[in-house]
Amino acid sequence: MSFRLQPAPVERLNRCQLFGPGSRENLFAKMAASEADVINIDLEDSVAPDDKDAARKAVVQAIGDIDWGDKTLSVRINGLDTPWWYRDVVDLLEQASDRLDLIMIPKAGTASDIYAVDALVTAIEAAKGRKRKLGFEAIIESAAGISHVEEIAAASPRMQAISLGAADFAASMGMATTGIGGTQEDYYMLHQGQSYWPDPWHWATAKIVAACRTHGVLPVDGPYGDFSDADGFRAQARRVATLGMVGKWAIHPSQVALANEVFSPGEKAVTEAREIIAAMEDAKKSGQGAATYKGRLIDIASIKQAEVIVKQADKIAAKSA
Ligand SMILES: CC(C)(COP(=O)(O)OP(=O)(O)OC[C@H]1O[C@@H](n2cnc3c(N)ncnc32)[C@H](O)[C@@H]1OP(=O)(O)O)[C@@H](O)C(=O)NCCC(=O)NCCSC(=O)C[C@H](O)C(=O)O
Ligand SMILES: [Mg+2]
Repeated sequence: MSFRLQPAPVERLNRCQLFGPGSRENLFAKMAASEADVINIDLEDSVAPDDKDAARKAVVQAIGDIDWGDKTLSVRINGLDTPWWYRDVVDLLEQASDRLDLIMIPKAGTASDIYAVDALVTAIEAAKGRKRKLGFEAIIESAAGISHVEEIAAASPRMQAISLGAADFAASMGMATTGIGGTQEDYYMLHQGQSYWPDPWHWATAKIVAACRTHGVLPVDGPYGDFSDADGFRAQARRVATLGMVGKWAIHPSQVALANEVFSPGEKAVTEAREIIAAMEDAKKSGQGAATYKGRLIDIASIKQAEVIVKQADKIAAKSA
């Protein structure tokens, strides 16, 4: 480890973030009753311009009225290039109950975007004497966002999570696709007549994970648009979980169980992880820094790898206890 230690992110589950438009009030109770760890009520792109004011009012009311249980409750505000975002922030902080945990800042392009929202939130919190400090999450979904992702992750102590927004990201990058996440038909390698489809989101995912891990922020994968394609969702989720992301958005209730399944380590993985930790404890007692487990090398780093799995399993067990 460097002399600069890697900060730990906030201690909470973030396997699935279920989205719903702020203009569809009838969905709020269904979202609250879901198995998602995080609820994102949207005031941004899923709400038509003419519905913005009514949606904001409904969301402010629902934050206090609905029993959100132990879920992390987040509202996505409008982008900083719109006339709506400041009113979103002002009304949410002046009028909504302090049950609100986070606001999500879309299309973050630089650290200054986070700074601007932080300044406004900090002033309202002080003026209104709000007891709970609001957290932030941001979406990387533009060329500027991915170029500045590390400064965005470091922009405020309020920052808890960063998601990759595949739809706006593809548009901003000029990618030749209308697909939201997953395999892209035209992104393939050809070898001896065989086609192979690599992951076009890989580099952005890895860049977000590195920035987040450097600054103690949770990295999350955004939407998978084709909610009829459970296998495609699962494959996308498994790839990002392997790269270090902690969860994924659901844009339809059918995706919640899939995300929870992928980001909850299975019994076999947890047993192996515990066995690795135990085997290394034995190795350490006999003065060794490396040992053999099921015919393969394990060492001090293996303990840290295994702890990622065990800690996640412990958090899940604590939640269902
Ligand atoms: C995608 C939807 C518009 C589909 O809605 P609908 O046609 O109502 O779906 P179903 O008929 O299949 O619904 C079945 C039942 O589930 C309930 N339902 C539907 N959606 C939700 C939800 N989000 N949360 C909870 N419950 C939900 C229905 O009411 C039905 O219930 P019942 O009748 O009792 O059986 C819709 O799902 C939807 O609006 N999804 C969210 C869209 C959204 O929030 N988009 C923004 C995030 S994605 C994005 O912004 C892109 C990103 O920024 C990027 O750039 O990548
Ligand atoms: Mg978007």
